[in-house]
Amino acid sequence: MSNNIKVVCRFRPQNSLEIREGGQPIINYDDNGQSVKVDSKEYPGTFTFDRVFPSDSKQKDVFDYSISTIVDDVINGYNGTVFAYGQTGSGKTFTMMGPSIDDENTKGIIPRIVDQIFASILASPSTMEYTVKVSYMEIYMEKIRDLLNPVNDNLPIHEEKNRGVYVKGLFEVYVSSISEIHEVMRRGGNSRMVAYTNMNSESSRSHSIFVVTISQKNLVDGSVKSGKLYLVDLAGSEKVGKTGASGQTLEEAKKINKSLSALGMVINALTDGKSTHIPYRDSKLTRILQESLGGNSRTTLIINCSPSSYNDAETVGTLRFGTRAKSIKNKAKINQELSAAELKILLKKVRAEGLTYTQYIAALEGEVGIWRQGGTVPKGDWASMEKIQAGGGTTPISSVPGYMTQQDTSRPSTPAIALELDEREEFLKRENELTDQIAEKEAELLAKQQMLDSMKEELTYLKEQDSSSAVFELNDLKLQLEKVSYENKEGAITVDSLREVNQELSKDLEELKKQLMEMRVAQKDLSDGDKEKKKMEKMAQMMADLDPSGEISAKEAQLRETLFKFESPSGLSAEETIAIRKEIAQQRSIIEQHEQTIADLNHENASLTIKRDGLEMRLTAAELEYEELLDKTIADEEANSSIDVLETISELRNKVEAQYSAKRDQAQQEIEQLKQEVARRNEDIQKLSINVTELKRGNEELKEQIERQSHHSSSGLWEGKDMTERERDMERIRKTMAQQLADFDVMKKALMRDLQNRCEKVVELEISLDETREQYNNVLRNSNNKAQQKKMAFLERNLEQLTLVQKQLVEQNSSLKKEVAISERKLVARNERIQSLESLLQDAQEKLTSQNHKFETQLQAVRERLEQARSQKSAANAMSLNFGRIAKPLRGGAPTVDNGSAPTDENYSPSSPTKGQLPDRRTSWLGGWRNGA
Ligand SMILES: Nc1ncnc2c1ncn2[C@@H]1O[C@H](COP(=O)(O)OP(=O)(O)OP(=O)(O)O)[C@@H](O)[C@H]1O
Repeated sequence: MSNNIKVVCRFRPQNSLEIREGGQPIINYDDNGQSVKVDSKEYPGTFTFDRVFPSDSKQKDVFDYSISTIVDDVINGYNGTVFAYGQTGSGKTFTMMGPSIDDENTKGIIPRIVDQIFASILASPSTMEYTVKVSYMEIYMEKIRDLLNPVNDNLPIHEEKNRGVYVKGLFEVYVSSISEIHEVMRRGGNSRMVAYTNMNSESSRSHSIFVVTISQKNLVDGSVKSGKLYLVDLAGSEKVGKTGASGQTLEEAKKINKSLSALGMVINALTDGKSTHIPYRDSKLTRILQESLGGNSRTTLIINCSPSSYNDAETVGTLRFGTRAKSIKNKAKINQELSAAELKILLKKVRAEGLTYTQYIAALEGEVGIWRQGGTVPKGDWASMEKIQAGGGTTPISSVPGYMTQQDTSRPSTPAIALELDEREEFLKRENELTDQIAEKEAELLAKQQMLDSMKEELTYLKEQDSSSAVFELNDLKLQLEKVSYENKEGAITVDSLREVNQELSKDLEELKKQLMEMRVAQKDLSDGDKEKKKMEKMAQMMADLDPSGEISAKEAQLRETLFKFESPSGLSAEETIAIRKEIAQQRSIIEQHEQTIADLNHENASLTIKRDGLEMRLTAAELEYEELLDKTIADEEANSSIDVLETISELRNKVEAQYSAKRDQAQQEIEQLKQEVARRNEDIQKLSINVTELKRGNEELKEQIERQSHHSSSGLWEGKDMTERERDMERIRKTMAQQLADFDVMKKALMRDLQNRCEKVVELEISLDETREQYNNVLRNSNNKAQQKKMAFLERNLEQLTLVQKQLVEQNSSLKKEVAISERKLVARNERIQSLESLLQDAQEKLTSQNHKFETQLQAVRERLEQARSQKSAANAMSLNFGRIAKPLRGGAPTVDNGSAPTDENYSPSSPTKGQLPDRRTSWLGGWRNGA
């Protein structure tokens, strides 16, 4: 029997948001209670349903009209479905479950259904035995989650030939009382996914499905029926802009809208009359509701709407959905297993039917035989089923009430694919296997996702740590910046000091150049003439030293006078002559001594000359050595210019000065030796002068004697001697004397020449010594100058480089200064930012620490509770098994009814036994409270 889906429409009152947004009621209810007119400018329309419930409708009214019959159907073995559809916040949960399941007025459809189920069982005959089991699930983010065992959050959907579509592994609880079923509802309801949205403070983010399976056994004939009731509270369709969904809520909204649109597609396919394929498998929702839509189910759809103009588009959309769904046709059948008597009748009928078919086949074969033999059979004689049946055949077995063929017993499948039975079984088996695999893979995926999430968290944590390490780095950078600016300042100071040193050195260089120029000028002034003049002066001085008072010359004059006297006619006396002779002998010996002295002097002079030559050679060697040393040192210095220049220069200067001082000391010693030699020579000259003085004195004495002799001769010497002899003697003496005088003269001249030569040599030696000294000093100065010049050249090069570097540094410094100024400003800003961030961080860390602490304590508490729960779970499981796992048959409490049909609402009195409890029923099952009473 096909039956349409019952669609009722319920409007809730305008909510505060709609009023706040200026929404106006736009629904006009028809008096017949079935039509509504939407007074919307954009979406006007009139819609008709099985029933329309205005905003002020009571929960009881909705239940009584739309649901109570379904409960009876389920108890009678039909499948039933009630589902609420509508925009988010339109009152689906309010309608299905109600604000409180314990409140008699506000409790929703599901608690009322439960009440009615138990009331019906209570009212049924005692020959009927019932088991009631419930399960509660939600489809969240396109995954089936067991609300009674939320650990199972991705259960697969299976389909089997006899069971139809079912959720594999879903926890099913046997209940024997209303309180037990309420407990199950509460437990499941607490596990539901809800969230705050702009449209609803407790918006369901999942489709919830509460399933009640009622099995009944007729204890008289053994027949068994089972009905399954699906109570579905769909998640609300929503416009994310209105609900303000974001993040997880947005993701949920997307999934919700997707599965609702799949539901819409299924309804479209079922109602357009053209579709050969119904896309049940497009979503978990439509797959589970497969039997409720176009299948074996008595289905009621409650569409929940807002009456406000604020939601007119959504309301009209919902109303259109309801209108379409209204034309869906289901084929609800009783899920029944036949009793033995029924099966016997059925067998009898099957046999009769078999006979009929055999007769029909025989008639057909006879007719075919005639046709094959070329004969003809008139149309009126053609074999037909009707004729056979009219001739006493049985009616077809399919017409037996309650019988379902194998094909019929199977749940609605996708009609487009016509499969052989075996193929279909194979297909379903394979599909189930694949569904299991998908579920496993999804579980794996979820585990991976969780791992990914934890890794992401770790990454975020590490990033946060990185940001804190960035603060450290920033501090490091600040320190480095300070260090760089400090080094920069130091560099600038070094450059300034180098510049000062450079200026000083430049001044020194200028002075040295000046001195050099002066020296060169002075050297030029010391011309040959000056040198000669000096020599002459020295010679004159020396000669004056040798004959300071002109004694030798005087002596010479005296001698000449004496000789003149000899030559004169008066002549000299014999005594005078003897005395003169003696004197002359003495003078000769003195002259010999002088000659000896002069020879000694010559000898010394020669040794002095040799020494001077040696000194000059050593000086030259020293100069060469010095220059080599200097060149080498400067080359080394240039090579090691990276070393601190000033330090190296000062070291070099010290080294060179040390070498020079050693050389100077050596030269000084040699000069001292030379001076000593000169002193010795002066002493000799002094001695010579003394000798000359003695000679002078002797000459004086000789002169006196000659005078005395001349005086004696004038007083009468002539009387005692022979004049001729005397004349001869005198002549001889005169000649001798003349000869001696000539000899003396020659000797004197030679002596004087020799002396002069020697003096010249001495003077030359002295001058040479002076020159040497001067040269030495010059060399020293020049050496110093050269070294200094080289040093200066080196320093100048360094200075140039340094100046260049300094320029670059200055440029860099100025650009750095600019950058530093900018950076400083930025730094100040950043510092402020950092400070504020640090304080924020500090606060956040403190908060985090306290939260962490709280969280840890909470976690600890949760762990403890979890442990407790786990330990209790086994007990609880055992307990829930007590009322959930083990089937508790409930026997009907009403008088036995022959036809076994369910009691009507009229003969049910909910007040008869304790409401919602069936303790007595179990008693009746054990022995029957009615019978026992
Ligand atoms: N008929 C009604 N009378 C009074 N209040 C109602 C009615 N229907 C709904 N409400 C109120 O409107 C709000 C939203 O209702 P409900 O949660 O049932 O909406 P919903 O359709 O289930 O929303 P969602 O799809 O977001 O879960 C609730 O506060 C509920 O109490």
